[in-house]
Amino acid sequence: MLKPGAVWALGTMSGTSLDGVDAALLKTDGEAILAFGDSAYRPYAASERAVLRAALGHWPGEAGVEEAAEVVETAHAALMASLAAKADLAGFHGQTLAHDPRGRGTHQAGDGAVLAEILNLPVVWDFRSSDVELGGQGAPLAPFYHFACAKWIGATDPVAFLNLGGVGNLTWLDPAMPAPESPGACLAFDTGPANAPIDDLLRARMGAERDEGGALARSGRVEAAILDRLQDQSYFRKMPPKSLDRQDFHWLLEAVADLCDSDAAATLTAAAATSVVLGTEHFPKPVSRLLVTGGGRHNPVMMEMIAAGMDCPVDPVEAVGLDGDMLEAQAFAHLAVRVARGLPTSCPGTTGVAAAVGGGRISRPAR
Ligand SMILES: Nc1ncnc2c1ncn2[C@@H]1O[C@H](COP(=O)(O)OP(=O)(O)OP(=O)(O)O)[C@@H](O)[C@H]1O
Ligand SMILES: CC(=O)N[C@H]1[C@@H]2OC[C@@H](O2)[C@@H](O)[C@@H]1O[C@H](C)C(=O)O
Repeated sequence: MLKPGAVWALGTMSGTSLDGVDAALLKTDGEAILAFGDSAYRPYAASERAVLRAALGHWPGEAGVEEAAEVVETAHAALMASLAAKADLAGFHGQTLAHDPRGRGTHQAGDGAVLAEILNLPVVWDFRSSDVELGGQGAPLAPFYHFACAKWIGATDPVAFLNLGGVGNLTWLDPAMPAPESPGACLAFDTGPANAPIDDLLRARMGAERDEGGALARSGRVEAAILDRLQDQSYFRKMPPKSLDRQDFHWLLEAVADLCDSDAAATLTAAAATSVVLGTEHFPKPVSRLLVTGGGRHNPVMMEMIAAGMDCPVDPVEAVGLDGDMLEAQAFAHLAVRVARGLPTSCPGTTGVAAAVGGGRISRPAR
C-alpha cells in the first residue's frame, strides 16, 4: 500500500515524436502538486529510433513490436534508475505504437512489470486500455494534471493548456471547479498534427531531426491550397473529446511533396497552427490565456502562427513557472499516484468515456 498523504512519484513519457524519454519526480497526493523534483532526459540513439519507427502502426504480436518493447524498457530502465532512489512509485507511459480506440484499441510498447523488477519499485502502467475498453478515446490523459497545474499557478478563470508534441492536444479547463472530473471542469482533445510531419519532412529531405527554431519554415511560403484541404477534414468539425494516431495526417507529407523544402516546412508548420486554432473553436467559454508545453513551443514560427489566430495571450508554460519539457513526464507521475489512490484519471470531458474512470495497472516487485 502507498503511504498516506503526498508521495514522490517518478513519471516517464516517451512521446510520439520518438525523440527520447523524459523522466521527472513530482511530489503529489494525486490531487495537488506539492513539489517538483529532479528530471532527466535520454535521447534514443539513431539505431533505437529506427527500431521504434519500424514498429509504428503495429500491434502486439506483429513484426518489430518485441524489439521495440525491448528498446523502450532498456531506455527507461537506464534513465529511471538515476532518479528512482527518491521515488515511492513510478508511472510508466511506454511508447505508443498504434492508436485506434474505436477499432483495435491502443498500443503502448513496454512492460511495466519488467521495470518494477529492475527498479525494485511499484510501477503504474498501461494507463490507456481501460478507458478505451469503457468506450473512451484513451487519450489525452494529461488533462487531469493540467487541472492540478492550473490550481498550482493560482488560475481562477478558464485557461487552456496546449501540448505541441508529435501530435497536438488541447485542454480547456475551469479551475474554479472542485475536481477535474467535475462536470464542466475539463474539455480535452487532440488538435491534429503538430511536429511529427515536420520532423518526418526534415528527416526525409535533409537527414535532420527537426526544423531547428523553425528556421526553414521562416524562409518559406505557406501553400494556401493545402491549408484549405486541411481545414476541410471532418476531424476538425467532430465534437470533442477525440484523439488521433501519429500517422493519421500522413497525407500532409504527400501533399507537400512537390513544394521546395522551405515552402513544405512553412506549410506543415501552418498546418499545425491551423489545427490548434480550429480546435479552440470548441472551447465552451473563452480562456484568459493559452499556455503551451511540448517541443513545439521552441519553434517561434509555430508559436507566432498560433498567436496570430488567437485573441488571448499565448505563452510557453515557463511564463507561469512550469517546465514545458517535463510536463508530460510529471503528468504520468501525478496519474500514477491517482491510480494508486483509486482516483479517476479520465472522464467524459477528457476522453469521452461514459463516466470518470481510473485506468492503469500496478506492478509490484516480487522481492
Ligand atoms: N528547438 C526546437 N526547434 C524546433 N522544433 C523543436 C525544437 N525543440 C523541439 N522541437 C520539436 O518538438 C518535438 C518534440 O516535442 P515533444 O518532446 O513535446 O514531443 P513528444 O512528447 O515526443 O510528443 P507527444 O506529446 O505527441 O507524445 C521535436 O520532435 C521537434 O519537432
Ligand atoms: C495515444 C497517445 O499516446 N496519444 C498521445 C499523443 O501525443 C500527444 C497526443 O497524442 C495525446 O493524445 C497523447 O499524449 C499525451 C501525453 C496525453 O495523453 O495527454
